[in-house]
Amino acid sequence: MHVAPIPTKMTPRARITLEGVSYSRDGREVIAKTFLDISDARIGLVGRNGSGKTTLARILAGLIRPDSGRVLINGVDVARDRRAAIRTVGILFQNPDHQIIFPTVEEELAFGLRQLGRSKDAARDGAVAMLARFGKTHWQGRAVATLSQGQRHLVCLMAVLAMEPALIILDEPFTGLDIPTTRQMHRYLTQVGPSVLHITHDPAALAGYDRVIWMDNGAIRESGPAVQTLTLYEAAMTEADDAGADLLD
Ligand SMILES: Nc1ncnc2c1ncn2[C@@H]1O[C@H](COP(=O)(O)OP(=O)(O)OP(=O)(O)O)[C@@H](O)[C@H]1O
Repeated sequence: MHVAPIPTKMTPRARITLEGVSYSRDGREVIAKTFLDISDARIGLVGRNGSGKTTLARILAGLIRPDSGRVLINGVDVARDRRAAIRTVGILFQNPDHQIIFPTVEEELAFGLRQLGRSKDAARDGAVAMLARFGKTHWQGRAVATLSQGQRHLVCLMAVLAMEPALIILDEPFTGLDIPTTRQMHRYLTQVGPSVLHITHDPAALAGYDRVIWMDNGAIRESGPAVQTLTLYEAAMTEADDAGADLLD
């Protein structure tokens, strides 16, 4: 797959501020009271199954309202100001079928741009331009249902990128993608203007990132330079024996 190079935009790094954010469900503290104030271009988020990564991602995107505190992305209170939030934060879900709502690829890509107030023609042009970047213009009129899981994942990523938010949150963005597509996507993500927050179980995917955050049991255990956090995280994962596996939760 050929991905056209993107001119690097001098977009300021998104500022992510968590002011005492907490979230509980069914009597369980999913996110403990959390404070954070960071501005990095490439941020990784790691942690064991059930540690709260996806929940934190949805709170950061304003899709879940925390029980206490607030999230500001570039000063936008994402839970309360939804209009501003969709311009500011984009999120790519783990499962593309939870994201796609339109029957054709073009409609799916154009929808977000329409939400930003673009005219029908401008939204279509934006959709076609994004397809061209990924060498997928032939997908324009394609029924989403006829695409593979990995291809649908790519459609979701293109839809999020087309909206050019200040921050893109990616929850396991390479799920279901083959090796060359993953490589291209990785390359693409190192070039995009917006800040990226990337949730993954694969530390190797975060090589060269500015910061990695390690979530443990609903709390931030570590937030620092990628090498530092990943060294601590991988050592802890090596130590964790089978009895500590969180498969029953
Ligand atoms: N709406 C909810 N109701 C009850 N429990 C919830 C809810 N949302 C999340 N949880 C629980 O909170 C914990 C954190 O879930 P979350 O999906 O955020 O973890 P994760 O770190 O993304 O895990 P994984 O790596 O497996 O995707 C889990 O134990 C989950 O069952």
